[in-house]
Amino acid sequence: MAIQRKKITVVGAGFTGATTALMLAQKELGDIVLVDIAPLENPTKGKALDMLEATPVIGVDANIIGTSNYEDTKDSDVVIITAGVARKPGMSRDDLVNTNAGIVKSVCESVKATSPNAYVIILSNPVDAMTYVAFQALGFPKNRVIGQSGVLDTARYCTFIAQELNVSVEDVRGFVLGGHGDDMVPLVRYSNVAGIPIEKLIPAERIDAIVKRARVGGGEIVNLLGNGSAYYAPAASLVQMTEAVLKDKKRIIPVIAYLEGEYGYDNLFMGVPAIIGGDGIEKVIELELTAEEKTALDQSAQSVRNVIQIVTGG
Ligand SMILES: NC(=O)c1ccc[n+]([C@@H]2O[C@H](COP(=O)([O-])OP(=O)(O)OC[C@H]3O[C@@H](n4cnc5c(N)ncnc54)[C@H](O)[C@@H]3O)[C@@H](O)[C@H]2O)c1
Ligand SMILES: O=C(O)C[C@H](O)C(=O)O
Repeated sequence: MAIQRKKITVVGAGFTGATTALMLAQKELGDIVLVDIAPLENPTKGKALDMLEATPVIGVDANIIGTSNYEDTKDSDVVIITAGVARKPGMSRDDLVNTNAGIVKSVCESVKATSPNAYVIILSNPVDAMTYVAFQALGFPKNRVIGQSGVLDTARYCTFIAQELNVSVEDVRGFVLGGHGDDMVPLVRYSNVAGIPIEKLIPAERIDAIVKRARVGGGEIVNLLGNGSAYYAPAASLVQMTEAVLKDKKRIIPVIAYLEGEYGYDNLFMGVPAIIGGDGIEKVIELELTAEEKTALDQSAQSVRNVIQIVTGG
């Protein structure tokens, strides 16, 4: 009998896409189809074959192929979109909007035709607006269109808290809400280490410094790399979201979700905590916010709206 594994397509075989494919295989989450544009078909096949040849060493069973043909992606359970250009030092994510909107739209048209039942996770930047573009192009229900920002932003924030206290990252919990820009909103009040509020452990001025560093965490890596943006932590974030869907984990994680009244926003994709399980975004969780937190979130929402307006012409 043929083995029935889950099928995961990763569109864009660059830094984030290839790293994601390898991490998916390492966790044995399913068979993987890595897709890039036709002129890059051979390198894409080469990356996939190289990863496949690592599987006996790692000790996992997963088929991995590279292609530029969406027929090979047919009936994927999850599609991850990393296609597009990355920023360089001196650029903001929003500078990528016009180029990446065209790429994400055309990718989504192919995904819609070949994997109409897939859960789609978007990474391409500016990711809140690109998730909106994907939602429109796919025409899928809102629970099946999920953007990645909050897992990564929260991971950076938690890394810095763990470093500050010299404790295990495993014990640090936090949330970052809002758009994936420099005005994202790390929620200090809801952050703790082994249940102890961070405000009891870290002086206020050090918490401020951690929040500021988390907000510009993507730029910090861009400046260090010099020619591209982060990919290890983004790939790990995509894998966590994919695992939550494929294993119906019902994890509470921050994702970019379509908001219809939640937090007072309508017709907007933005980062909020949600239950992620076998049916994608199963529920957006609404936290009670202070006036100061809500003002910060409003500012972030307005930044996202400004970028969405560029792509919708609205
Ligand atoms: N949301 C986040 O947290 C987050 C994190 C990291 C990167 N990103 C974004 O993800 C995107 C990819 O980053 P990267 O570092 O992998 O870039 P990269 O340049 O290494 O890879 C992008 C790949 O997309 C491919 N591509 C372009 N058009 C395509 C199309 N129509 N179909 C299929 N593939 C296509 C390119 O050929 C390239 O291989 C960027 O927009 C980056 O800003 C977002
Ligand atoms: O910063 C970027 O441009 C890439 C990504 O959004 C990140 O936060 O690492």
